[in-house]
Amino acid sequence: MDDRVKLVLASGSPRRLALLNQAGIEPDLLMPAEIDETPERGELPRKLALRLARQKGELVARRAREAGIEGIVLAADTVVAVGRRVLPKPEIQDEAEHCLRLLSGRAHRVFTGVCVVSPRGRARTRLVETRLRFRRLSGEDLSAYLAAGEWRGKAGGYAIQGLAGSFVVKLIGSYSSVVGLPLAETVALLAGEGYAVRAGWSGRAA
Ligand SMILES: Cc1cn([C@H]2C[C@H](O)[C@@H](COP(=O)(O)OP(=O)(O)OP(=O)(O)O)O2)c(=O)[nH]c1=O
Repeated sequence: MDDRVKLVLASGSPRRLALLNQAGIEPDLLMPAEIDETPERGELPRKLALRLARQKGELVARRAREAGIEGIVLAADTVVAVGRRVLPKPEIQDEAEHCLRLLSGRAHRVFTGVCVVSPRGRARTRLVETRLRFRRLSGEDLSAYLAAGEWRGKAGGYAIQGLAGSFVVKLIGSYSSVVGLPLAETVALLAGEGYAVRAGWSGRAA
């Protein structure tokens, strides 16, 4: 019988799953949370990332319990901010263009909140802040990036793991956190719950 504690990834983001796999971790179940991510009035970006990560984690932990699944639940939320201003996850090109014009030649921050809920329902969270700077984007950069479509559904209208990697001139913090899941902090949270984070490492040649 498999009595290893199960890991439930409360996310529909393929990036988060790929990052976990990169760290040798294979979730047993994927249960996306799909919550309303609208910021509250005056809510600061760091508070928003933490609140949403916790909300996703607790919602999925409740659903898992109701379905008779006993396991650790992992959730995250990534927020891109210029100052106090939270950038959207654009679904239309105009919105993406607006984000990219704001980010061009400027510094910004990416906050990722991570939440791990234990099988007994105790939630623990971490917040990771990364500071980045983009080079100045020319009109040609903008139109080519917008046409490529990688901005869709990404916080701040870009994906560092794709073409926009070439926009980044400075990054202080965690690259994996910008993509969607800060690996060092996630592994520490999971290990804190007794999850065998290195169980899948043997025999792996990168
Ligand atoms: C800044 C940035 C964000 N993103 C993505 C990661 C997240 O999928 C998304 C931020 O939105 P989130 O609301 O954090 O996540 P999500 O709704 O896509 O997935 P779920 O809630 O089910 O876990 O932006 C990148 O892929 N690369 C980047 O460089």
